[in-house]
Amino acid sequence: MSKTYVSDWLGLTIGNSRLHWGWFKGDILTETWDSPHFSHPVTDLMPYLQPQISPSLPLYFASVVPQQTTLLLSLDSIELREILLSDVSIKGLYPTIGIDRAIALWGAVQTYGLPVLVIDAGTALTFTGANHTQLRKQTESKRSPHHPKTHPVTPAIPDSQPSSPTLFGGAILPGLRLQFQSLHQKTAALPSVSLSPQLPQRWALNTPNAIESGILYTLLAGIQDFIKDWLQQFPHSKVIFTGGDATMLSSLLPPQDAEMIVDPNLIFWGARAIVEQYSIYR
Ligand SMILES: Nc1ncnc2c1ncn2[C@@H]1O[C@H](COP(=O)(O)OP(=O)(O)O)[C@@H](O)[C@H]1O
Ligand SMILES: CC(C)(COP(=O)(O)O)[C@@H](O)C(=O)NCCC(=O)O
Ligand SMILES: [K+]
Repeated sequence: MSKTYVSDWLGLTIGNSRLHWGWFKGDILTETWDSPHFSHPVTDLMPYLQPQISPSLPLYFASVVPQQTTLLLSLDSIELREILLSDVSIKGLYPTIGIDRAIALWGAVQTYGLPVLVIDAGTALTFTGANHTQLRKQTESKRSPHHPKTHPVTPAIPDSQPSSPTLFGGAILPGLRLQFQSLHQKTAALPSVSLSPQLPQRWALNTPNAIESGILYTLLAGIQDFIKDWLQQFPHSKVIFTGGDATMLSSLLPPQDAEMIVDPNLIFWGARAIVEQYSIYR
């Protein structure tokens, strides 16, 4: 396949809360911003772009919100390329895994190596871990000692390079804001609570604090339990937080036995590595 040259381009991932944009000059990410979901067929990208950015740049996008994809595809005046699961070179991705999880994991593998655990604190909070692909053991077919082999056995071709990544697995739960919203929306008496940046008192004596305490302490305990389990299997793994609540949640965790990194741009590192498969940056 021949590669095309690419200079300026836009990366876009569509999450369940909002759109995440990145402006690249070749392989350099120069600017990122978020915008609300498209609300009607998109005829003009300008309202979603920073003033200095031209809507004529090629737009590489990935979406976990099919209605938003449909609205975006109504825009026929620009060069749109959808990033698909098949573009992500990680083994074992199951067909319904979110493309945002796959791209973020690919970005983490590119940037931080293997094994790696990504904690994406977005609308949903997801854990997604990758490890080195285990080489398949070269199993020789069983032969009876009475039938010695008569020709050399061709060694099986390993199905991957030792350093290639495989999805180990993950988990999905409601994200921070969604937990607050669901309590408010599905109960008669619980108010809408806005998050405070510090840990609340665990044993609360009023309703808003009780909600905050319940959600935050159980969420943090759950995150720690997943990290602990991951590190038992992969003691030298890095743990990368991304998504809208990454900074806040990671700052509230006590120190862990691993290098913990907050990187809001994992999806863009993943997108860049994918675009690079088809292009030469200049
Ligand atoms: N303007 C905002 N809109 C939505 N969520 C926000 C906003 N600012 C901060 N957040 C936080 O970010 C989280 C959503 O993360 P984000 O990565 O933007 O979601 P997604 O990728 O699913 O669209 C919410 O739980 C919320 O607490
Ligand atoms: C889990 C998600 C809802 C997370 O979406 P987000 O919070 O980033 O908007 C999304 O990755 C998705 O729709 N996943 C499909 C199911 C799966 O990953 O197994
Ligand atoms: K996300």
